[in-house]
Amino acid sequence: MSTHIGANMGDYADTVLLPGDPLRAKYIAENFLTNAKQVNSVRNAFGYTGEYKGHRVSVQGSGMGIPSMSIYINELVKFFGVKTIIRVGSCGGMAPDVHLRDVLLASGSTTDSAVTANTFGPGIHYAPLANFELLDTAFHEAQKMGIKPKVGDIFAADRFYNDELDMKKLADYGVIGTEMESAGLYLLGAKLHFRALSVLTVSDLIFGEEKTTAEEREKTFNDMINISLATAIA
Ligand SMILES: Nc1nc(Cl)c2ncn([C@@H]3O[C@H](CO)[C@@H](O)[C@H]3O)c2n1
Repeated sequence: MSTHIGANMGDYADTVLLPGDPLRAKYIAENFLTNAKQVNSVRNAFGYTGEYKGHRVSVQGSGMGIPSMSIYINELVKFFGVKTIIRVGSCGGMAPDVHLRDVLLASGSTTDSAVTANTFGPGIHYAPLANFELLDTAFHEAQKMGIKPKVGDIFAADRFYNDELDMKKLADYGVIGTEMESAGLYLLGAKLHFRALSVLTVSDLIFGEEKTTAEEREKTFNDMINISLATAIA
């Protein structure tokens, strides 16, 4: 076991779906995997391993924000040998053609996170990018399902409540959505040499009033889950 994950070597599959919400991890395990076994419950950061269409897949809750997620990613990769991590999460839509429940694929992730700034020091503004093979696969698996994901830059914010930020300017420069993890996932993918991708569902609209309920955010994002699982086993 590692510091924050009470599992044994071999308990996690090479590929892990990583929702922020541990209850979404439970939902995925119970509704999409067969022979699913809980492999972690430390701090209620539920983790499960099961099968999807004959392939071994795990799902692990990461918590909200890059600091929490980074703990789980470091341990999944360094202690449990995970090779591919697909974040399945919610985000706020920021582009005119992005609507509630749309699926977004983060090709890159602009951020205000201290984690990326502290990695390179002043003057370097690193570009966290998705693994292209996963991105390409997810896009085409989605199309096979009749879903056309929007692909673009996702702003990973250190804070959920950040009204000091000029989100309109970010949108004007092409940012299509905001959440709190993708930049850290991609930075760590590059550092620790695992494949990384964020597959997101729009749960809120930054410049609009519409929102999905907490229940919807937990249960109705099946398109994102189906795309991520198809990508995981491709
Ligand atoms: N900043 C931010 N803003 C909006 Cl509009 C969000 N919609 C969903 N999330 C995600 O959901 C959690 C916050 O509710 C975080 O894990 C974050 O990744 C959002 N995070």
